[in-house]
Amino acid sequence: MNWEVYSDKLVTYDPRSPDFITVNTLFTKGECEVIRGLHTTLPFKKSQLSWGLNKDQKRDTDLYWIQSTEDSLWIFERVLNAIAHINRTHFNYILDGRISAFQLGRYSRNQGYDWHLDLGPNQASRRKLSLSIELSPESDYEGGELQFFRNGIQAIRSRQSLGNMTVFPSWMLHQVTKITRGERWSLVNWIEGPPFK
Ligand SMILES: O=C(O)CCC(=O)C(=O)O
Ligand SMILES: [Fe+2]
Repeated sequence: MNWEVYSDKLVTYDPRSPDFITVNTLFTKGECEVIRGLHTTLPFKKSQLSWGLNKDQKRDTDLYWIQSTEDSLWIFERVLNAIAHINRTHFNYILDGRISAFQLGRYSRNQGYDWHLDLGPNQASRRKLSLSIELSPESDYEGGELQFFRNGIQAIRSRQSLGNMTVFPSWMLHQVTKITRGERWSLVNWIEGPPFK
């Protein structure tokens, strides 16, 4: 199968993964450190959810929310520009031209987020594209893999290098495996839009 090749050197299309794509080094190492550091100024929220039929299925992440302020605007602009490009060249969804607060997440030992979709009822039903940015170098942790599920093939891993952004349709099943050593930080957001048609 042939995939179009785009001029933007940042975006690499993995022919085995037409449904999620990764942008290399959207943020530099230094920028990732700055973004991680924002948590010291933000209120902390522990996310621990159980849902569904299986009581073991759960999410356990330490969360902070980054609103758009004068100091954080550059993060919003960088991501929105990249998403606009990726959507134009790849997904072609009808999207709102805005993003809301970023979810800054920290996973420590034994924390993870079991298989789920980002689509949900009410406001979450408007989610169309999900994105996750790696704020920790891979050497900082073991486990903590962002994996996707496709047609019976579980566990297709994204390229989790520092500063990379993985973009995927919000209807795609994904998980973050439990951390077995160290700590992983990620920056997550969802681009909304009118209903699919
Ligand atoms: O931490 C990540 O990379 C993804 C987290 C996630 O799937 C979510 O918050 O919905
Ligand atoms: Fe998710």
